[in-house]
Amino acid sequence: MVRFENVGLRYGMGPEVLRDVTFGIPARSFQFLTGPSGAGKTTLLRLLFLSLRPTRGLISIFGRDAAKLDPNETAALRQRIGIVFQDFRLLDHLSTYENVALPLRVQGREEASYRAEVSELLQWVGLGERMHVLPPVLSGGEKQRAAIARALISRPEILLADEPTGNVDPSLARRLLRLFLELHKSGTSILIATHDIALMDQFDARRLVINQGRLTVYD
Ligand SMILES: Nc1ncnc2c1ncn2[C@@H]1O[C@H](COP(=O)(O)OP(=O)(O)OP(=O)(O)O)[C@@H](O)[C@H]1O
Repeated sequence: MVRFENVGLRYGMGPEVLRDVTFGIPARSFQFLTGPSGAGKTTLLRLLFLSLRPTRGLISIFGRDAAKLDPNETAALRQRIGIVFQDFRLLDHLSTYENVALPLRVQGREEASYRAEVSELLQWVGLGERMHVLPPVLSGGEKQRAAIARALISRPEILLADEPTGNVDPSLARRLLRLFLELHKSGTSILIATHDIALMDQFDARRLVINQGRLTVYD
């Protein structure tokens, strides 16, 4: 589904923060991405979400060369990818419900066809009571759960999540991991960037470890 060949990335004139990164994300796979702070995890996710272009090397996503996409093609491919940003990026003028429903609205679906689905997912992540409030009044952990629900709702082919359990307690983290596992069972490839060793130890998955910009895969 995704292939990186000798990918390098530098920001502006700075040093290379990713170096010779070669790996793939197979269909229906589950992997953790880990490594010390500043190692390049978020940068790698931004490349995968097509919001950064590599300085060198080749990235192929869904069989398309990422360097050759026009803005419309990039937008179309992004609809097939769910992402949970570290800083959530909820839209403050939309309710929690509307934020979560947004990917389905963008796909052109009628509200009547997804209302129950969105409510059910919000209940599952413990936001049933917070459905109609605006994000600025949510706590950090509530925002994180809303961001996860928004990334999952359209059952994307790939789900990318940057520290998705960073703001919740261990029992809620386990519950959220179950949600990712359910999505994985239904066919989505999952990549979770995390420092949370306890979370990784709960599930025997591939580990992609970045250190000083270099990536090693442990199958
Ligand atoms: N927009 C930017 N401009 C310049 N340098 C950047 C930019 N974003 C990140 N960097 C640098 O790139 C390197 C990798 O950063 P990145 O955020 O990818 O690491 P990370 O592994 O996600 O870290 P953390 O675990 O702390 O979130 C760091 O040295 C960081 O300072």
